[in-house]
Amino acid sequence: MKIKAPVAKNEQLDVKIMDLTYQGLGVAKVDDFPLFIENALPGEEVTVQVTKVQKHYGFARVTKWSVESADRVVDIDKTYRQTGIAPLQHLAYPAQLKFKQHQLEELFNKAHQDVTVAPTLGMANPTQYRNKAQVPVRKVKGQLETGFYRQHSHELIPLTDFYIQDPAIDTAIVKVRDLLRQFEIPAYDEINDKGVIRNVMVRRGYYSHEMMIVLISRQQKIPSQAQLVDQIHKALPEVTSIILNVNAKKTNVIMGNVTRVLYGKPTIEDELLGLTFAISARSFYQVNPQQTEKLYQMAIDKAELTGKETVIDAYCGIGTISLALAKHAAQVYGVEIVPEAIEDAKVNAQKNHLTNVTFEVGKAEDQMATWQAAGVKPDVIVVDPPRKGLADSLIESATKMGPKKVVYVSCNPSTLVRDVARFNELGYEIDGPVQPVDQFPQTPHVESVTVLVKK
Ligand SMILES: C[S@@+](CC[C@H](N)C(=O)[O-])C[C@H]1O[C@@H](n2cnc3c(N)ncnc32)[C@H](O)[C@@H]1O
Repeated sequence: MKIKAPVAKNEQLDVKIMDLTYQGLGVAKVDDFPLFIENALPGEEVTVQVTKVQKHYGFARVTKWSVESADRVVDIDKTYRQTGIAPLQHLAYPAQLKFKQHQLEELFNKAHQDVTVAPTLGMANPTQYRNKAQVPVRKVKGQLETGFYRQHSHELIPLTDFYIQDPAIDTAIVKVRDLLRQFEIPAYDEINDKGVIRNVMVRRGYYSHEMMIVLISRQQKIPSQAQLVDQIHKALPEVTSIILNVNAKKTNVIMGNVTRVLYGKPTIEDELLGLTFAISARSFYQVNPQQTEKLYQMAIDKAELTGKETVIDAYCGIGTISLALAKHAAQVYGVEIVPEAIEDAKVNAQKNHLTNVTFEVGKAEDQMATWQAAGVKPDVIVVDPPRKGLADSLIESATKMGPKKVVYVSCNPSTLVRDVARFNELGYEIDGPVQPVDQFPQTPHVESVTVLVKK
C-alpha cells in the first residue's frame, strides 16, 4: 500500500513527542503519520528536520533536530549507539526508570486494565553490571575481532569496552581475542559458513570472581587447542573453567548441544541472597546480580510464606528462586526445560542443605498439568517465563490447582499484560502495584513482579 506522507525529506517542522517506542525512539504524529525521532523524549516540543521518509512502511525518521532537555545525556558514545548495546544511554538514568514504569502503565491502559505501576527500582551504578557476555568472533579488515553487531545487521563492530559488562569480562574477551590471533585460529565466516570460532562466552561470579570461558566452535577440535587453553588460564588467573561448545549448524542460535570441559570445572559458583549456586555453560542465570537479589527478595516478600506452604516455581532455571523460597516453605516443586539447568538445581539443593525441593526436567505447561492431575495443591505458584510468556494451558492448570497467590516475574510487559487478562478470566486479579525492577539499565528491557490473588 502506498502511503502519501504529509512530510518530505529535509522538511523542517515543529512537533510534540507523544511517546517512546520500545527501542527508545520518540514518536510524534503529523496527520496521524508517525515520525520516529532519535534521542527525543516524551512531552518535548521539538523542531525537527526529516532525514528519511519510508513510505512503504509508513513512517518518517528523524535524526537531526534542536531542543535541550534535562533528561537527555548529550555526550553519548556513538559506537554504542551504532551497536544497540545500550539503546537508552541517551536518557538520564531517572528518565530511563520512568520510561520503564511508563511502558507497563501504557500497556495495561491499552488493555483497559486499571493497574497501578510502582516507580521502577533502579541501581546505584547502572553501568558495568552484566555478569555475562556472549560476543561474536569475526574477521574485520583482515584481522580476527570481537565486538558487537551493528544494529539490525550481522556486521561486527570491534569493541574492547562494552560499557554495561563487568570490566573483568571485557579484559578477558580482549585477552582471548589476542590469543586467538596469536594461534592464528580462523574466525567464523558467516556468509560462507567456514572458519572455526563463532563466539566467546564469558561469565563471572559477582561474589566468587570465578570465571568461565566458553569457546563456541564450528569444529569438534580447535587448532592448537591445548596450547590455547593453557595460555588462556595462565593469562587470566580468575578462570576456573574453560569449555568447548560445538555448534556446526548454519544458525543464529549461539550454542550447540555438545559441551566439553577443556580446563577446570564444568560449572562456576556464585552466590545470591546468601545461597551458593553452581552454574553450567548452557544454564540460564540472571545477568544483573545486584538487581537479581532485589528482584528475588521482592518475590519472596510478596509470596508471604510462613514455613507451612507448598510452592511451585515454574521456569526455575538452576533453582535460584526455588531454593530461596524453600527456606521459608514446607515443600517446593521446580520445573525447567534445560536438562543441565536441572542437574545444576539438584546440586544446588545439596550445596545449600535444602531437602524440601523437588526438581523436574520438562515443559512447564506439561509438568503443571501433571502436578494438577497428581493432586498437588500449591498455596503459591511463582512463574518466571522467557519473553514469550505463559502457555494458555499452564494458566489453566495453575488456576485449577487453586493457589491463594500467583507471583509473576516477567521480562516482557506485553506478554505479562496478555497473561494477566487470562488469569482475570479464570478468577484471579492483581493485588497491589506491579513493581518494575531495572535488571537491564541502558536498554529498553523491563522486568517486573506482579501478584495475582484468587477473587
Ligand atoms: C527468565 S528464565 C528464569 C529462570 C530462573 N527463574 C532464574 O531466575 O534464574 C526462564 C527459564 O525458563 C526456561 N524455559 C523456557 N521455556 C520453558 C518451558 N516451556 N518450560 C520450562 N522451562 C522453560 C529457560 O530455560 C529459562 O531457564
